[in-house]
Amino acid sequence: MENLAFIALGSNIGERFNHLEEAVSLLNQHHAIEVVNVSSVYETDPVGYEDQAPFLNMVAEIRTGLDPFSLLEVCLGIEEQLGRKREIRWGPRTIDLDILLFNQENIKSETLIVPHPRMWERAFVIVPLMEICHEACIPQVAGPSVNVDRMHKEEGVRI
Ligand SMILES: Nc1nc2nc(S)n(CCO)c2c(=O)[nH]1
Repeated sequence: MENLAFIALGSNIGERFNHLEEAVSLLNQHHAIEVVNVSSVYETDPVGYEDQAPFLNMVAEIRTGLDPFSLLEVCLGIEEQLGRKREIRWGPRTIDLDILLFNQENIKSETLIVPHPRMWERAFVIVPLMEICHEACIPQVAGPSVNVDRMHKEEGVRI
């Protein structure tokens, strides 16, 4: 499968670790996706909309034969399958899958922007990404300084 992509996963409702594990397993079960590596799981304070429970966050590295938009469809399908309800835009969610990088491509469309536009200012994305992708290109200086002090690292999910 000729494409390399990185996906950020997060959950702050219910059995958070199980939701992450299930989402990674569903990605890996897809005929055109192979999960080749996963970061540790980090417990992180919510950013943006702060009046919600802490998240568990991680990043998965995948190889895929899908194009970016088909991969987005798979991610949205997994969110729906794991019961994601979109009540409050930045609010709590059982599972969230965001495409961070897709090869070295720059994609700007109504439904998909890659590299993910907010990834560079999110420690809950950059720290797990750098754990598994030391050479990830950072096309711009990282955003406002991010507070990594309160990130708690746990064991990664099983692939
Ligand atoms: N720590 C943390 N804060 C967040 N705020 C939003 S919105 N989200 C959802 C990601 O788009 C998160 C998250 O995954 N982790």
